[in-house]
Amino acid sequence: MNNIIKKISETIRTTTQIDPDLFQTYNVKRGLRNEDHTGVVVGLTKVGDVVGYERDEDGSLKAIPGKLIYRGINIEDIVKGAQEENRLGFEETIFLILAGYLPAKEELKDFSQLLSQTMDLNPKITMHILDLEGSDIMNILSRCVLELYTFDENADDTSEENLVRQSLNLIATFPTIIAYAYNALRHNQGKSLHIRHPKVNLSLAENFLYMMKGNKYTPLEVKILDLALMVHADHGGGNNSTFAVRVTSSTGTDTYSSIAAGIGSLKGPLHGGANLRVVDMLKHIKKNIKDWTDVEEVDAFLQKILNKQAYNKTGLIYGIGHAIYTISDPRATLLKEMARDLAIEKGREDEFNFYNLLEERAIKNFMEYKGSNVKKQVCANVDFYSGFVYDMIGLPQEIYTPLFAMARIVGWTAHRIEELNFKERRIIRPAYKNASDIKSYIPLNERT
Ligand SMILES: CC(=O)SCCNC(=O)CCNC(=O)[C@H](O)C(C)(C)COP(=O)(O)OP(=O)(O)OC[C@H]1O[C@@H](n2cnc3c(N)ncnc32)[C@H](O)[C@@H]1OP(=O)(O)O
Ligand SMILES: O=C([O-])CC(=O)C(=O)O
Repeated sequence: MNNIIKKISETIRTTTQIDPDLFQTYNVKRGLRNEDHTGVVVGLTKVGDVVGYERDEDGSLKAIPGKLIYRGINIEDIVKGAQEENRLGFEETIFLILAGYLPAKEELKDFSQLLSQTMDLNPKITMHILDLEGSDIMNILSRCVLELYTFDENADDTSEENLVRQSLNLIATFPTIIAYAYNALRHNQGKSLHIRHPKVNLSLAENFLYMMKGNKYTPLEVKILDLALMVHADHGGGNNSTFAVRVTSSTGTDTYSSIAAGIGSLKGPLHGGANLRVVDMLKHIKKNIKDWTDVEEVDAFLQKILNKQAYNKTGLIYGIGHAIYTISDPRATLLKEMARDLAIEKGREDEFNFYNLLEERAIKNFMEYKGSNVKKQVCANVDFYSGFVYDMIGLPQEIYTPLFAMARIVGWTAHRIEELNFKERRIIRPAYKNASDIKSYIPLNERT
């Protein structure tokens, strides 16, 4: 390694350390979190709500089953509404989150048509995707979004109408960009290249499967993907990627720059990137234990992970834990039901049972490991079962996190519009307390 890099890296090991007691001394909320793990309130939103606990009269927290609300309506009711009428629900969810109300029949029809008509890409963008090097589709997505800036004649205009136009364009083109990027990746690995134009009048979910796999997809796969997109579409203003979009939007920057910030955040393994880690971690556990059904063996391995002795040695069990949810994440519950039904249909019950066992044992082992040191109740989060569901409908790992982005672009754009249109808005600019000593400047020839 280059000597300068080595030396600076060694210095960083000490210069980045800050006495943890100082956080208490100066009442600094580490990770914008209060002592009881709840988030510091930094804004107000009408887009979505995430509920994982209630406060008792004495101010203490009471864990409750998780609730996710889009524009005042519970996600479980939105999902049930679409299922009972035997129709897809992602387009309706997009309309609800962006517009703030449920669309009437004709309105939904026109809106769905507008989206499917907007899915096709400018051929220059398609060529650009084919030309991009790299194998990480989140990275490619981000680069494409920044490239779209140059194709937008009105890129910097933050008027309501322009923001809505840009938002719908991004929501409609994300599936196309992701499917083309994946097909280009396969081509680079020696497979045939298929670039299919999206079809007008197909839903986003159906068009995505069509662009990924041609006509080799089933109505059940469409239904499942549609549902997965619905439950990933928004998660309030405080999740890391939406907050990144809100922070950057508050400077008045363009839509493409702020959405690129959201993509960068979502890619991280503690956020949307966890869906990929879960699958990888499960493979690792399966490979390293003899019997998938042996509770003692599973427990022993989970303890090794928590002790930073196994898997990627971070001490984290991916897909477990959440900043807000305590007893349950309603999206994980919905995805788990789906995973169970699909596993039965596909003859993969053994794998489902392994996921189920790991979920149960991970929660138990986490509680035992942390003991009374942490007043935190954990549950499986949305990322725990999503990869398994995607795998069962024939979708490849490379697009697990991009699929999250394909849904969350809805929440990002709705929050950006809210951030920019709030009349009393201010640039988001919190404070950092200085924790370094004051030193004198030393002239160059006097330094050792
Ligand atoms: C779509 C989404 O973003 S959902 C989340 C996806 N991410 C994951 O699944 C990654 C694994 N989970 C985690 O890392 C965390 O649970 C997060 C990032 C989701 C939430 O983190 P936080 O709210 O900051 O957790 P919090 O600080 O309250 O946790 C308390 C302690 O439990 C630990 N902890 C939390 N989750 C886990 C876990 N899955 N495995 C091991 N330890 C954990 C924390 O490291 C922390 O330990 P410390 O006190 O020694 O520092
Ligand atoms: O809310 C969070 O912190 C993370 C999350 O589950 C999401 O963004 O979907």
